[in-house]
Amino acid sequence: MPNFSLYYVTGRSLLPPPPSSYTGPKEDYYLAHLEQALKGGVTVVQVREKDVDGAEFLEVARRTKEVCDKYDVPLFINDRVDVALALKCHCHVGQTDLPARLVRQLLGPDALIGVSVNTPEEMQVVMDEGVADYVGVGPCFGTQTKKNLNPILGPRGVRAVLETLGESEIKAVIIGGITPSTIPNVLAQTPAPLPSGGYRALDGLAVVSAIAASTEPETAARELREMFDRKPAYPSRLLDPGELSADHVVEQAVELLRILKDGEKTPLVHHITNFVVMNDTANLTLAFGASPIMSASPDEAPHLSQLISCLLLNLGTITEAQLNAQKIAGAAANKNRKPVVFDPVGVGATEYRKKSASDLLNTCHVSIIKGNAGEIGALSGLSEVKARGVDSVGKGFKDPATVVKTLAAREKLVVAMSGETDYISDGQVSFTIKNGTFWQEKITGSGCMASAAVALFAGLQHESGPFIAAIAGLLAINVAAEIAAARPEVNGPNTFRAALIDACYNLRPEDVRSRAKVQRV
Ligand SMILES: Cc1ncc(COP(=O)(O)OP(=O)(O)O)c(N)n1
Ligand SMILES: Cc1ncsc1CCOP(=O)(O)O
Repeated sequence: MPNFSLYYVTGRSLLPPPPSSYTGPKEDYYLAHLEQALKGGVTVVQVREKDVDGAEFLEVARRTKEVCDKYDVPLFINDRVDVALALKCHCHVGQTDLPARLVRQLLGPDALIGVSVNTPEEMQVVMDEGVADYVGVGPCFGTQTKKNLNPILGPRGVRAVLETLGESEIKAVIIGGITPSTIPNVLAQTPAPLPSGGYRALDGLAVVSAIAASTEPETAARELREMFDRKPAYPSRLLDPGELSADHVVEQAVELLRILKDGEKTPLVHHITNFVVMNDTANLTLAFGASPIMSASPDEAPHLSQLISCLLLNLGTITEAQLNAQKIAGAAANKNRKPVVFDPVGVGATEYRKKSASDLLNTCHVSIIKGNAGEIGALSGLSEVKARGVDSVGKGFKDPATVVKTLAAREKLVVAMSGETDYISDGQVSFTIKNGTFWQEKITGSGCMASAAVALFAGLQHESGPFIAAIAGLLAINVAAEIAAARPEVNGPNTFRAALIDACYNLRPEDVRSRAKVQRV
């Protein structure tokens, strides 16, 4: 079976004009361009020629095969089984082309056959048929390269297809809008959890324009290949689960607070947040020793992303314009390998918020989701806990630890659920925090402040990873809240709010160590 890591689907119409250094015949530039892409690391090629006659198709395919043979790279023919047969090539067919079973009869047992798949149901049919060697799953994102893209799957839709594929030996490549900006999110979000405990991941990336339209195909191919081969940027946890005792976790949280309070690091946190909490979360960030920058401009997000330590996205007063800014900032943060914290405020309240959250999670990879029980329930697709507006109502989940762990494993990130007891999981291990005070429920935005605390700890980008950062952020704000509540001047929500910021400012690592009520569950 070939290595499917970088699958180049050709598109002659997308080629840029030949550079001045190219001296060969203009019509052959396609082959020179292809050869550069092969040098850059393309592992599989497909000739995809729309709107050309059979004779021209055959000639392009024949010459393409000569170049691919030189690099020992397998060649697939798109749609045209006759051309594949004539040239002894492999073949890729879509859902409306000749059925894979017939293609197999025509090409024989040695040819490789690929089939396009758009849904888990189509995936199941391909598996039941047992003819295809690989599937092209997509379109993942919108693209100019193909007409009639319906539906666009997003990385999470691709994950649903991979979930059906499970441990099957059929290979899977993703296609549609795969570029250096979308790849980090694609690689982070698509692996599907398997019942056996592992993950089913993609076997490769299939691209058309990312190489075909490039003036430097070798560099473009090399970048795509390296991105596919590289491991995720920000691992969720570095410790072995067995090592993670509550004492261990508290000590790590204490160490992170020490780094902040000693001024060893001053994380710059970019907040794209709601206007209700903006002042409080900015002050809280400063009080802990980090720096906030509040900006909802899509124009400055890519530049900002190079400077910041963490991005915090909050759905509280989301609008189309703000969602657009959050998507641009999220994708830029992924590209620059900066952690992203997401607070899905009120996601259960309306369809619009649900769609916005899903849009965002499809556009960028988030390291930590911090929400209340209503929000975590809505993201998990559960109705056991209801939301009223942005608040969670009722007694909570019967088994909150499992809810949080399941969502974390599915989304491959850290989930932190705040409430009277906080639950934090990375999908493998889970902890509770029982610190805090009832006053936190009496002020608006205490959940958003907790997310801001999580974001500034994540901004330390400490080797202990986002799991410990999430625990440290919740622990720090809850211990600060307990200290604030005990202040003699606190006699209502407003005095508590002011005292909380002061307590964050004065919080000492030893306060966290002596007051922490953390348990592994
Ligand atoms: C690797 C790969 N995956 C999917 C496709 C799409 O094929 P199809 O659905 O037949 O659409 P057209 O390419 O014919 O427009 C592909 N070509 N390659
Ligand atoms: C052939 C095909 N099938 C699904 S999307 C697509 C086009 C992908 O093109 P690009 O890589 O330029 O987005």
